[in-house]
Amino acid sequence: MLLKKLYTLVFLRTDTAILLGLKKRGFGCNKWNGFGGKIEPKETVIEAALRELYEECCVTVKPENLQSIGQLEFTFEGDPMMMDVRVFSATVFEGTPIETEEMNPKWFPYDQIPFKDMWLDDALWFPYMLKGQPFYGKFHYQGFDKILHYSVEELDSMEQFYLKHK
Ligand SMILES: COc1nc(N)nc2c1ncn2[C@H]1C[C@H](O)[C@@H](COP(=O)(O)OP(=O)(O)OP(=O)(O)O)O1
Repeated sequence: MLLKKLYTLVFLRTDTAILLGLKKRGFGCNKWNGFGGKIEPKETVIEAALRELYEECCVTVKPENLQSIGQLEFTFEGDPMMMDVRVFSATVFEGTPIETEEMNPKWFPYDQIPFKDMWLDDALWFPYMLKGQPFYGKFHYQGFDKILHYSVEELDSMEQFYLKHK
């Protein structure tokens, strides 16, 4: 039986660049990624996304400015736990990103996203996120450096997707 754990992943964007953080510890250490983490008991997904964003780079976003843009499911060969990652983007935010214990943030122009220093899956779903296309991706890894199989599907909207997948 597959167990499931919920995570958030938030990307701040401007017209010309995307904010990534270099993870300094734990899962995905030394990879560039969005900001996020586990959802605490009694927290909503949105509350968790905003909390993790603030904890990891000291930027605040109002809930109404957080756009749900994708869902990612990651499984790893031999591990019964599925990571269910809710992906968000925001273009309206307050504060200047600063380095924290967990992340070192940096703005990357869209043509300089450092895919070779990111999770392998990112190159496969970023194009959807960058064009604002809602998506649903599933990735099955062997270890952390090989994807055995995957799919990425375009969605009409995240709201409709979550109504069907409650
Ligand atoms: C496997 O592929 C992945 N790709 C991408 N782009 N992001 C991923 C992948 N797997 C997990 N993630 C994301 C999901 C979360 O945003 C983080 C992992 O969260 P973390 O384990 O750091 O959770 P925290 O609650 O912050 O953990 P601690 O405070 O206990 O360190 O990576």
